[in-house]
Amino acid sequence: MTLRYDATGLKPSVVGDARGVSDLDRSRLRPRLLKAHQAIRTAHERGELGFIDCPQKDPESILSWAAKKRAEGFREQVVIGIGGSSLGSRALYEALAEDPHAGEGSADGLRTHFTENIDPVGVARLFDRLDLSKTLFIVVTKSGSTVETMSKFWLAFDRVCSELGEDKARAHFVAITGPKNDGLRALADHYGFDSFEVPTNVGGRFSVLTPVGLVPLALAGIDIRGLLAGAKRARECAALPDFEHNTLLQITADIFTLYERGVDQIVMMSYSDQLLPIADWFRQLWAESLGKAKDRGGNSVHVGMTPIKALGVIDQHSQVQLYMEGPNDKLMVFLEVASFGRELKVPTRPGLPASLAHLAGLDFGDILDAELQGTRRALQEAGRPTSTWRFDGVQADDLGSFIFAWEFITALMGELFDIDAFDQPGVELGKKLAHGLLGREGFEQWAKLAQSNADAGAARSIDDEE
Ligand SMILES: O=P(O)(O)OC[C@H]1O[C@H](O)[C@H](O)[C@@H](O)[C@@H]1O
Repeated sequence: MTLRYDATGLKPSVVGDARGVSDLDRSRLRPRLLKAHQAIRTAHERGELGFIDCPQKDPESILSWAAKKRAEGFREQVVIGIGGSSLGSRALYEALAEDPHAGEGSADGLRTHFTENIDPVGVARLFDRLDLSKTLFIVVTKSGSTVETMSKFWLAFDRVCSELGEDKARAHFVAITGPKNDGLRALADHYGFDSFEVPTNVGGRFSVLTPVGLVPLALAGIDIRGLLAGAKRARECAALPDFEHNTLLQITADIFTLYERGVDQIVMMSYSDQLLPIADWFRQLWAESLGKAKDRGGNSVHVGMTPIKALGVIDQHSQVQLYMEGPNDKLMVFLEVASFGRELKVPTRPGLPASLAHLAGLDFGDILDAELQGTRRALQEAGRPTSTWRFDGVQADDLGSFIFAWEFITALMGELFDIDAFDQPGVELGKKLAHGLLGREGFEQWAKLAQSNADAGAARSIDDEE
């Protein structure tokens, strides 16, 4: 089965195995998809699903604020966030920054670091090498209370205050958080940090096109106008009411049909280093939105498709054996780049043995492309479902389309599963327990958790977990 989607125009430019495509029988799900589409429209009209409005927002005030901030002499920024408050902006920075990990920042674009984990070694390494006088900290948390984010914010604030004094420190912090909370929002008000709002009706993992992503990206000098323009095009495509013209409805029909046939894993395999981190963003979107125990009626359903990240060509030499010959339970989603905009050739210098002589003069981009085509073809021959998202180049515009498209597909999938795609009850429980374990009530909670593990027949003991 071959499905080919064009991320630029979002047109179903189906190539390759047309037999495979018709085999999916898209029209079977047409009525359900149209119903899902209507349900999303109704929820949006009620003021929910604010992610649909994001591409329409005007980025100019963020751009002028960012230009002003850079002119104050900052050269680096550290984005402190996790999950939806980091994965999207990190992916877009990695894809679109000139050379994300090299060189010094400038007044045109700050060098950007993302800190998500709380491994003390990783955090200390990053914080210890910063020139605090030129560093801006962007603290991003919709809830305002995420342990990992807030503990690192406090570390940064303490260090900047100690080095520069509290008065100067305030200019080094920017808060991006919900409109009202007693965590980061309250602190931002208290200390007078510049701040931006995460709209209440936009879920964290759907928020990259709000200030959550736009502010750090604008500071990094990334083309956020292009990003939103691409997202807007995808939004127009998403709004088309008829199934035959709405690529996103068709894509969702294909994925859901495959799911019904036992394909419950989705491998996003990027044939571009620059695009690889977008698979991290996608994994959270897909996993947290669609992995649910209960449907809207409260029935136990345990639905979801496990998202997997893979990199071509590296995973050809690691995972593809399984994808080819293991259980036929994976949809391969290839990310293909038509032009890397950079020529790099295997030298024609004499000396290669005859068996490798054909490599001389080949362009690395062409080799990569041949490897993608070979792998895709081989998987298809083995009857494995594949689809391709083709980017002309790695540009803001196409990435904006890609992001909005997958957000919308996710919402449609939620409707087909008849679940709430915008909550994450399974994560909340762990968060609450972790909070409890870190607080004064910790030992009691710890004991209760251990008891319930034991009641559930879990073989692990407290000692094992320590
Ligand atoms: O933005 P925050 O409130 O800090 O939340 C950060 C992350 O926290 C949790 O893990 C949620 O499951 C995620 O959906 C969220 O993106």
